[in-house]
Amino acid sequence: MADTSGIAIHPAVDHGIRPAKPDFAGGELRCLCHADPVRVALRGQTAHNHVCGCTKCWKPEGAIFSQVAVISRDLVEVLAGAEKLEVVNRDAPIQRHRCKACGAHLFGRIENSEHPFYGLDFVHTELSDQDGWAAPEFAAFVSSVIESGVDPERMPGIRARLRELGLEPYDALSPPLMDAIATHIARRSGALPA
Ligand SMILES: N[C@@H](CCC(=O)N[C@@H](CSCO)C(=O)NCC(=O)O)C(=O)O
Ligand SMILES: [Zn+2]
Ligand SMILES: [Zn+2]
Repeated sequence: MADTSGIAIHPAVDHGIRPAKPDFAGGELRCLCHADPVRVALRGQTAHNHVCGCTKCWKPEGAIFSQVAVISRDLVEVLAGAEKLEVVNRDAPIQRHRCKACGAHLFGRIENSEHPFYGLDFVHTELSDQDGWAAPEFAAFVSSVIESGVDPERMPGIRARLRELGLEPYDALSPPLMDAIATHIARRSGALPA
């Protein structure tokens, strides 16, 4: 049995996962700047919240994973500090908009209308004071934490800790999301009816 003590996955899950509130209507994200923070309104509940081990998603200091969810891009609006935002990598499928001053990612947007997740923005609801956001449901891109420098020998402990938290570990996205991506591709290629 792997030793799971002292493994910090992410602050939003390490001390128990807070449940979503029914009928939660959204809230506001703020970057980590004390003065003039970037403020972004999310005008609805998020979906498919998960912890992600990939090297691209923004992680708070000391965390091995990020926590990231999606929301319709129509429900996302920058309220303040737009001039502080920059896109991390314009060539990436997800264009992550981060605060130039503190580094926090406020939203990740897909601009390619052929992408399976076009229309959804990626957001980190830990940047909100509100309680009631969708709870993380699984762990994605778990093996990718090694790409950030995690010792491969720690992986059995990390996967055991994720399972303890009820976050099933996957080395890509969860099976329903991978099925949605494959269905999108098959409809475009004609392998399935459009
Ligand atoms: N091993 C790579 C994986 C990076 C990756 O594919 N990340 C996914 C998931 S991010 C949210 O769950 C992805 O869709 N990336 C698209 C993008 O980053 O634009 C690594 O760790 O870097
Ligand atoms: Zn900031
Ligand atoms: Zn990621």
